[in-house]
Amino acid sequence: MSGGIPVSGGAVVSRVTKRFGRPGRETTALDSVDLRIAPGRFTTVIGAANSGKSVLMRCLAGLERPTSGAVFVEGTDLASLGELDLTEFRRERIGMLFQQSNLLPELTALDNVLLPFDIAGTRPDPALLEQVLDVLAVRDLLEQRPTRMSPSERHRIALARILAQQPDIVLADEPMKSLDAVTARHLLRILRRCCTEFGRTVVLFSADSTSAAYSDRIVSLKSGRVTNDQERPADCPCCPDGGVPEIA
Ligand SMILES: Nc1ncnc2c1ncn2[C@@H]1O[C@H](COP(=O)(O)OP(=O)(O)OP(=O)(O)O)[C@@H](O)[C@H]1O
Repeated sequence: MSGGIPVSGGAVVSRVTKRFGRPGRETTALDSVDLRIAPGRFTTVIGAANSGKSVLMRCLAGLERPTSGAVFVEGTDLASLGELDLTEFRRERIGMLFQQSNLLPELTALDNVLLPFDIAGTRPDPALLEQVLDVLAVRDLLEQRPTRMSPSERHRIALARILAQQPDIVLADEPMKSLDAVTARHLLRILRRCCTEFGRTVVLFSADSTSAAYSDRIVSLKSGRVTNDQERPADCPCCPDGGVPEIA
């Protein structure tokens, strides 16, 4: 318990308000947001432009400090960490996927995957790395450089790098935005598998409501407020078996 909030795995956003700008001329990006993100589940936060998705993701990643309220990730109050500890915590516990896959163009795909380990002087778990490479179907790409890959391939390599590090939570900020519809669905299925096959907590931030079909829970954000919060219905018409839609 912390301040009356039961905190365990996953993430808790408690009455988080984030304002930017000078007093009197402020923008309220998040307005008293309360959210509990259960571990090992796929949550999608849906909202139009400027609804606060990126700011919420940045608060969850500890990249932005809330004006008020608290964020807990895996039981840790991010406000209790100084900048260095926060950077360390983020590196060890949080994986982040963006629209740009942020791979180094001068390195091969494999070297990009191994880069965080090289920096830390460690190695990935070999069995896990093999599984990640198989599930993401990236074995044929390992010797290629990111500049020769499609956006979808770059995303898969970025996700392989994330999963190999075994983060507790994966935050994805509209990674499908620059992809065509078929490739976007493929990436969504892979994000889904991050939950089901690797047990990760996944939070996707998206303006596109079709991505909701892949998640367990859909949280709607409007003008910095949570306006709706629902579990995916068990009788979802696109997933009769309770699984994910069988689209390519
Ligand atoms: N660093 C900042 N300084 C000032 N205002 C900001 C800053 N970051 C975000 N905002 C404002 O906060 C609000 C929410 O922004 P945010 O980027 O979270 O929206 P979003 O839902 O991610 O939108 P989009 O889908 O267009 O990326 C917007 O009004 C935005 O202008």
